[in-house]
Amino acid sequence: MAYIPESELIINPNGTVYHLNLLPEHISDTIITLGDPERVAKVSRYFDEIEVEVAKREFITHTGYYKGKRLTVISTGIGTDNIDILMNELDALVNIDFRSREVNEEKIKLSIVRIGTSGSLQETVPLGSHLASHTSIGLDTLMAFYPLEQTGEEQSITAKLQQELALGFRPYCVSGSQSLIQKIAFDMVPGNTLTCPGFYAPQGRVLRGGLRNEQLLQTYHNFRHNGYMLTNFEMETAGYYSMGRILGHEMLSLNAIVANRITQQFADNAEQVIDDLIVKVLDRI
Ligand SMILES: O=P(O)(O)O[C@H]1O[C@H](CO)[C@@H](O)[C@H]1O
Ligand SMILES: O=c1cc[nH]c(=O)[nH]1
Repeated sequence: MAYIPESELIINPNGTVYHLNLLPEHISDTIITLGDPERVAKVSRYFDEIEVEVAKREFITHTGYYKGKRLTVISTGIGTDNIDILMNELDALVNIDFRSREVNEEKIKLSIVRIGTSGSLQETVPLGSHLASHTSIGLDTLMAFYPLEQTGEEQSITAKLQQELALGFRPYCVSGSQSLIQKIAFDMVPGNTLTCPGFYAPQGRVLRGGLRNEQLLQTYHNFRHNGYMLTNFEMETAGYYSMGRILGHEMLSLNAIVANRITQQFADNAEQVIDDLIVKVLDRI
């Protein structure tokens, strides 16, 4: 097995991994992730016992027990660049030996469930819905740097979207874990989630900065390919699904729909919609 040098896998003087500040024994193989660092305590307040509390930058981690099951909850901050860090470091914690700096022969498969907020792209996905991302399309460039394998159908969807948006790069499309969908999201709205590299112009929002493509939101809304349509957008899911495929982990992204961009509404009970999703996930995970 190849030795991974000190500059590639950075281990802090106390033995923790560089950004997450965690030791291998700090995490469960079942993980809930959240964008908002303040949302971590909103999950762990339901735990019977909290065993680990670690904080560094936007990565806040609590590990504890919910009804006897050991769970880790961790925040990521916003964007797929953070998902690159999170997924590589979580994978290193379970699949790389920190002493020998070699990849373990036997791999551990993590189950990772994102609980996030999201904006709807269709009238038929109303405010307050809980939507499970069956697939996700990334409009960010993270996958320009990894050897992601995609099916022919995934490639034809993104080729069409690239053409309709007149983008100078090819988006990427990946699916979530069927087993996690069946276990946790069986009664949620099934969706195809667009992961954007920004909250404003990439999601068609205009304050003072303007938009290069004034039809952007309508193009997302109207996009169709062999029955495939986009249902919602946010800023991490495609990063999770692609890194999960590359590293061999089970991934599911769940979305509390707090905005509807077509009807131009924002939920006045957003916190309740998120809390209901948290409780649902804790009871099913
Ligand atoms: O609620 P979270 O998980 O942060 O998710 C969504 O909310 C943030 C933008 O407000 C982005 O991170 C987007 O993906
Ligand atoms: O509209 C929205 C709402 C939440 N998160 C997003 O990224 N977009």
